[in-house]
Amino acid sequence: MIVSSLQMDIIPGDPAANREKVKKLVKEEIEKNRPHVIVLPEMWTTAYTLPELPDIADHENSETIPFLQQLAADHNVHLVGGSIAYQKEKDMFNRALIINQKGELIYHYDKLHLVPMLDEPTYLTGGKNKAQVFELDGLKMGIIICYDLRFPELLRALSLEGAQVIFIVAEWPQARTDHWKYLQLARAIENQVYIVSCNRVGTYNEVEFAGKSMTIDPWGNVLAEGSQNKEETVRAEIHPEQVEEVRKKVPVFESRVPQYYNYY
Ligand SMILES: O=C(O)CCC(=O)C(=O)O
Repeated sequence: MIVSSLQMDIIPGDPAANREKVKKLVKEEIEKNRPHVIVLPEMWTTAYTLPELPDIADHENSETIPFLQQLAADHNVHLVGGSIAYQKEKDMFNRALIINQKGELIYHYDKLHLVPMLDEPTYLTGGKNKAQVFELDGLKMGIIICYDLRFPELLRALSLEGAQVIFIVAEWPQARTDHWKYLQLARAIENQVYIVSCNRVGTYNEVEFAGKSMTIDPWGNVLAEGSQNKEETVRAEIHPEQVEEVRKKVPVFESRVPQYYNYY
């Protein structure tokens, strides 16, 4: 399975312009490399224009979800559609979208951990549902959003549910690039899963973003890594049987003694 992360800059507060940009980038990537899965970054329609979100966020009758469904079906590609600001009644969620190659929205996930450093709790509502595992082409997968990476319990829970691949969509700042990189490596190694991340580049509100989207295999090898400042596609091939091979070599899941842990 070839997976391509579109490490892109985001036009602040302009969903229509960002949709046009994504349409073009997806078409180019399909024509050049024919991946099976394309991944977009966090909040890619709006960026972190939090005070403006009530005017520009998606909702039940808005355009972004049908746009992604059409795009996936037109190109016969699975879309890990990053996340978007999504208004449901009084709640504004940071919502990740998974759309299969037939154009079906098969799963959505609302960011569970809101970021105090970005004032997210003032503007957004944290997810109200447990994170679930979904399937694409028979592979079990999970998705988390940016700050969620700091919560190993969440990725462990997805791995215990059977996830072989965990996607991370992000707007991770450059000031904490080392955390971004080493936490991803740790999560891949400790859970013996593939990690596929898509982080934005560019600057908004004087925050520069880290790029460095990564694909890491279950042994902790970095298969692909984006550069820091450049829009580019970060692409790698995933071999699901590697998850089992690594888990046989180092049987972490068999060695667990959850009855002696204070939680789970
Ligand atoms: O945890 C961090 O350092 C960055 C988190 C973040 O920027 C986000 O969740 O959007």
